Amino acid sequence: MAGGHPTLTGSQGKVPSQLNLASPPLIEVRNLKLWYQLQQHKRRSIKEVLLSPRKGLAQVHWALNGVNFQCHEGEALGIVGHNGAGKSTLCLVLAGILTPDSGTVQVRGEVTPLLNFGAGFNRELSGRANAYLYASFLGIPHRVVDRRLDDIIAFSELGNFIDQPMRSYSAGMKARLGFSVASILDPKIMILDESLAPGDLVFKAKSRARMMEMIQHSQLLIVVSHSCALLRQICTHCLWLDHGRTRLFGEAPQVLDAYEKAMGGEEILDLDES
Ligand SMILES: Nc1ncnc2c1ncn2[C@@H]1O[C@H](COP(=O)(O)OP(=O)(O)OP(=O)(O)O)[C@@H](O)[C@H]1O
Repeated sequence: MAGGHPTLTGSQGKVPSQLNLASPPLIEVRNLKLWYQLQQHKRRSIKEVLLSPRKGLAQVHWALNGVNFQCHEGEALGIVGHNGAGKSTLCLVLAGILTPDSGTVQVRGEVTPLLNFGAGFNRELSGRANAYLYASFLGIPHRVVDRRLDDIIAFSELGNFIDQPMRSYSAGMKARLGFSVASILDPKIMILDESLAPGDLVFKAKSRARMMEMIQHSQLLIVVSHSCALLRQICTHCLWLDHGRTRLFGEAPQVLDAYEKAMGGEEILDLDES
């Protein structure tokens, strides 16, 4: 994995100015903003509506409110931030699932988001049939699944359960099958939520190892994790989100040092590694 570009910037969402790289960035995000409409729980009386007609009409929450960064081929970007900082929302924007309300997002290349292993499983179908279903959801052709099905089943450790209807699966079993299907991908730009490495500790270790292999083969990795230790291991750069804004973006060690310091010097929660 290449990397080591001198991109440390100050906070408040400034895009690095000293980048001098030959190829254009694979991802370029400038002043990205996105809001969610909040549910109006309380019914307003006619009097309240007449007194302040606009109040409550546009109850919005700015999940992203000024995000700036860029990534080049060969880099691995870690995204950190408190719960609700906007990490998942940013990944959904990069994957093209959500559209920004303002700012620009340029992505040069196909993005494979591994954010929810097993989304779209059908409870009544067998694990085997669901493997095909989920593969098509990820854009993996039928013939590739035909070729790799034995590997998928072996990796998932589901044994004879593979022909049972999915309603008989535990959440862990579903996640294992989902990850096993996704693991045959060879993505160029990969976005993954590391906390989704599924299963018990042994399977988690195995799926993390597989993720590492996929990272080696991808052109660009974007990973959301609460484990600074893991991010130090695999990332060249990090983006620290704070209430929807870029708090700091730059080389991984500097950003993670600053993030951990701000969090009181604690290793950010990673129960799996304790
Ligand atoms: N569908 C939604 N409708 C309304 N608000 C939402 C929705 N999804 C997320 N939010 C809000 O947007 C903000 C950003 O959420 P997001 O899930 O992106 O944060 P996160 O950094 O991924 O959090 P976590 O670390 O807890 O997973 C949060 O305040 C969250 O409550």
